[in-house]
Amino acid sequence: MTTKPQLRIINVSKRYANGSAVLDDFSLDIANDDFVAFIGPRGCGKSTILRLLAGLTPLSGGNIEHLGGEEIHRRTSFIFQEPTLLPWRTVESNIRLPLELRGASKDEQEDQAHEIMKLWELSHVSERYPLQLSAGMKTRASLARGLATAPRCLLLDEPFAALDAITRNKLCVELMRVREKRHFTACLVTHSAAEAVFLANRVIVLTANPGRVAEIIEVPETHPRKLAWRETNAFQEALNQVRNALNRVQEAAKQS
Ligand SMILES: Nc1ncnc2c1ncn2[C@@H]1O[C@H](COP(=O)(O)OP(=O)(O)OP(=O)(O)O)[C@@H](O)[C@H]1O
Repeated sequence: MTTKPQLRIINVSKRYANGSAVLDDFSLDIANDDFVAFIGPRGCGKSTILRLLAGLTPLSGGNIEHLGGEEIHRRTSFIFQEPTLLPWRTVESNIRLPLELRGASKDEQEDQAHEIMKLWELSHVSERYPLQLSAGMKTRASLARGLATAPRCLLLDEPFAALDAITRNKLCVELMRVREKRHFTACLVTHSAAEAVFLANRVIVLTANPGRVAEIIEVPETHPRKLAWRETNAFQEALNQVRNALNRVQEAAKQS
């Protein structure tokens, strides 16, 4: 990573009402060209980090600085595990929605929607409704909608978790292909160490109770990566590092 951080998470803590601290003293710099993956024990606060970055829930302490000067959540898109497409709107109309909400002109909506549908190979299903789509297509449409407003940062909360392995791998490759064209920072939450290593240039392993950065594993392979890379020793080595870090975190949690 050579670029200066786009996002600086500084000593952040998060406590929900009536609960103990989910995150405490959580600090991390995220660069413009970063693809970071958050992984850790169940309930350690991975999704909470994304919600804080998106401004969907308030900080209890600390600060999140966006060094570009603008508030991060204004240029951020959130992709959830369940594609939250509106069932009464077609694919194109769903993708136009965030542009509509921003007050974009009809021409701009159409241009952007068509461009992004082409990028995600959705043009042939533009007039279909979500119920008429396969799970993979729904996820594609959800990712396309998330990118319609050209966000600088894409927050991905287990977007592929409900998909079969083949579709999941395909969409990982597609996501990297699209990112080469759209150049956004990506923050992924996943339970899959293999998915984290395949997609991210840094895998952030979290502790539980409270969630903090335990270890950061660098994955130096350049983007976009091909599926065949998963068969290499370099991939296996990075995967072992992540799995070992996860084991250490689990062991430490048992002893505390
Ligand atoms: N809105 C909320 N109100 C109260 N508690 C919450 C809320 N959202 C999350 N929590 C609690 O905060 C903790 C962290 O939740 P979060 O979803 O961030 O963890 P996670 O690491 O993403 O979980 P998982 O691995 O299960 O996906 C959990 O104990 C959860 O029950």
